[in-house]
Parts: sequence; C-alpha cells; structure tokens
Amino acid sequence: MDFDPPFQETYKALLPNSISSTTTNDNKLFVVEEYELPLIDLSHLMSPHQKEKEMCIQNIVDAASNWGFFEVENHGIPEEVLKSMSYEQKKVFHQPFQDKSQTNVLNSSPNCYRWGNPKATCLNQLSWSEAFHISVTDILGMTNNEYKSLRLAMEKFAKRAFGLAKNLAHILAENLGLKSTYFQENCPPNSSYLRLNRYPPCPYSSKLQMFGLVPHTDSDFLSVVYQDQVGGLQLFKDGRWVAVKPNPEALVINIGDLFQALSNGVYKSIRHRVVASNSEKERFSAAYFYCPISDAIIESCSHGQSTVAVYRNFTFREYKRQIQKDVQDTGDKVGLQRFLLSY
Ligand SMILES: O=C(O)CCC(=O)C(=O)O
Ligand SMILES: [Fe+2]
Repeated sequence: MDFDPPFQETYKALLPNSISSTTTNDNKLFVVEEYELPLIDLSHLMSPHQKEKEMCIQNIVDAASNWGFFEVENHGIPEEVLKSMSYEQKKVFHQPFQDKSQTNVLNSSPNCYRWGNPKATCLNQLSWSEAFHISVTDILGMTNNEYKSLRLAMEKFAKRAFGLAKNLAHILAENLGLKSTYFQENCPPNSSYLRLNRYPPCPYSSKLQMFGLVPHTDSDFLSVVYQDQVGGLQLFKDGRWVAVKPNPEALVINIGDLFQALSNGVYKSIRHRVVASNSEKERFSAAYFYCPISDAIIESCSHGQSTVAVYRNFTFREYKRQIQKDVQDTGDKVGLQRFLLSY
C-alpha cells in the first residue's frame, strides 16, 4: 500500500531475504496465554450505596498495585467520541506515506509522525508501526484546515480522557494519603500527550517474532488506551508475557513510571509491548498519556515515617531529558531505575 511506511526497504539488512525461505521458528514459541484484565465498572463510583462505591475504589487500587493494568467499562467517554477518533485516525494514516512523513504534516509540532526505529540494529529493536505523537497544546495549535476534523476528534477524545484520567488519579492518590490538590496543581489538561498508533500488517508475522511496539513502560502517571478488536497488546505479568484480550466495551488503563515513583513503588508501571502477529489485518490504537507540567516535582510518598522513599525527587523535565539522553546513548530508555536512591 502506498500508505505503509517502507519497512522492507529500510530494514532490508535486518530482515530475511525472502519470506518463504525463512525457516519457520516454532510458532508455538510466540503463543502466549490470553488474559482478561481486571474489569472495573466505573458506574459504581456514582452508586448511592457507599459499600458499592468503596468496593469499586478498592478494585482500582488493587488492580493498580497488583497488575498495573486494568480495563474500565462505563467509563464516561461517549461512544461517538471514540468512533470519530477511530474514523479520523484511519483517515490520516491512510494518506500516502510521502504526505504523512513531511516534517510538519499536521502544522503542529515538527516530527510528530514517527515510524519504525531509525536506531534498530537487530529485529527485536524494530517497532513495526507508525504513530502520530502530539501534545494536547499542539493539538489545540493545529492550524491546517485540511485536518480540522482530525483536530476536533483529537480534542474531544483528549478532553474526555483527561476527565477519566484525573478521576482515577485522584482515587489512587487519595488511597496513598497524598495532598488532594496534587493533580489539580500539576496536571492541567494541556500537559498531556496523545499517541495515535497504526500497526500495518506484517508479512513476517507467522515466521518471526516481530514487534508492533517494542517492550516499554509509559513515562506518564497513567495511560488510557482505546484499541480495536485485532489484538496484539501484551504485558509482562509474574515473569511471563500475557496477551490482553480486546474488549469492545472497555478502555485499557495502565499505570506509568511517574505514578510508580509517586507511590513509592506501590502502583506498578508494567512493561508492555505489541506483537505484530497479523499478516493481513492492520491494527489501530489511541493512547492518552496523563502527564504533568515539566516543572512538576515527583516525590515518592513514603507513607509517614515508617517507609523510606525508594526514589529521589525529580522533575518531569529532568525525567524526559534523562530518557532522551539514555535512548540516544544506549538505545534504551533505562527509566525509573536511574532515579532509585540506591542507584
Ligand atoms: O497499541 C496498544 O495497545 C498500546 C500502545 C502503547 O503501549 C503506547 O502507545 O505506549
Ligand atoms: Fe505504552
């Protein structure tokens, strides 16, 4: 397709010469168990019965602590907002590659369009996907009228995802005994990011273990992910990779590095990845990253005097810079462990 990025040409040196001659790896090696994540019905938060509400809060806290990942239904984001996000997302990715890859295609931030991994030196560093990664500030600043309907869809999705993320963050913070205004002060609506992902069909998927997105943790407080029904998202749980079964009614929520640090390790920022397991179907997802302003200080809450902080204090700016530097120097983001007091 002329809208697919030129993966095969660009990564020729890493890919086998011909697909048919590739020795088939044992396919069973790629098969991982499919899990249903904890599914939380958020309508219970509005329940007139205090017990039901408390139980729902406890389920959120438990899922963030034990899994770092969960799904929510009755989440309050209207279906038409999600549908129009999907429609516009598909439309922008189905433009010719040449158009998408112009440096400032959306008239927002330059280079918000990304694909593959220019630094990959072996196949397991390659992400077989393309993405628009854009801050909410830059969405609001998009001036190109050609993308007006995309801008409106992103704005609406970001606004609703913000409301959801803020409520979940508040619940999780309250459980830690954190100052109730922390997120209000540090996470205004415009400091977050949106990432629209497209995973093109991958012709090598039945022969080789290929990633749509290489294993990573998210560098935010929490992420709200809207995925289609194709599947491919996996997370590392109890020492092995497990596949997340897509649920059309639900959104995926995952804890990011900043909440792990803020909670002093109580909430878990779990490694996850997307496998490029489909040679025929493309896959789409939209991720909303709930982030603070750059000056926000992330201070491990150490539950009174009894527990010692595990991470040193840092600002979000410092975190982003360190990640950028580590990715440049080592190809890996390293992440939170750099900020361990025992590092
Ligand atoms: O596509 C997905 O399901 C997950 C995307 C993701 O992990 C990300 O964009 O950080
Ligand atoms: Fe992620």
